[in-house]
Amino acid sequence: MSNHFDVQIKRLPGNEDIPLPQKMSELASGFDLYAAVEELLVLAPGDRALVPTGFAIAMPGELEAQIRPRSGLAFKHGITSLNSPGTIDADYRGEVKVLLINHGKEPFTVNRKERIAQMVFQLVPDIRLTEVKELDATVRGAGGFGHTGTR
Ligand SMILES: O=c1ccn([C@H]2C[C@H](O)[C@@H](COP(=O)(O)OP(=O)(O)OP(=O)(O)O)O2)c(=O)[nH]1
Ligand SMILES: [Mg+2]
Repeated sequence: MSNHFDVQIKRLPGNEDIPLPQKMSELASGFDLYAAVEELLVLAPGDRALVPTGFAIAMPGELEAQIRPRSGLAFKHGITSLNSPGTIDADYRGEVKVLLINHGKEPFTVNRKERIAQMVFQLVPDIRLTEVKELDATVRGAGGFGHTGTR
């Protein structure tokens, strides 16, 4: 690939055994993230937890990283990321964490080194907001929230 970005990643102390985020196939868009829980964490139905990943990153200013659920965990166990997609700001230097929630009917055990979510990098355009008194007119206007149909 011609265009690439260098992103620095730092393992946090005590996480030498945790694999770094990994693409599981050549063209995967996400890097899978591994749980850096002490040993295991049990999520009862309806419970949520901030799951550590054991690393921090520094990316170029034109990027952000999104934390997205793994569809397999969502489909098989009802496990997803509550704030999906989670936002990792380019200037964030703390540990990347995954806010998991159990929407399933059974308790779910997160084991150390288990893949719990994925991290997708995105370009963030440099947007400058300009305040105006009037916006330009469009056919849609203020219609929304299903106004084009009955559902
Ligand atoms: O799933 C997530 C979401 C956020 N963060 C970290 C990185 C991000 O840069 C920071 C702030 O996230 P966000 O802006 O979503 O949270 P906030 O509630 O607005 O907090 P803040 O006031 O710190 O921005 O928290 C994570 O590690 N995982
Ligand atoms: Mg914020």
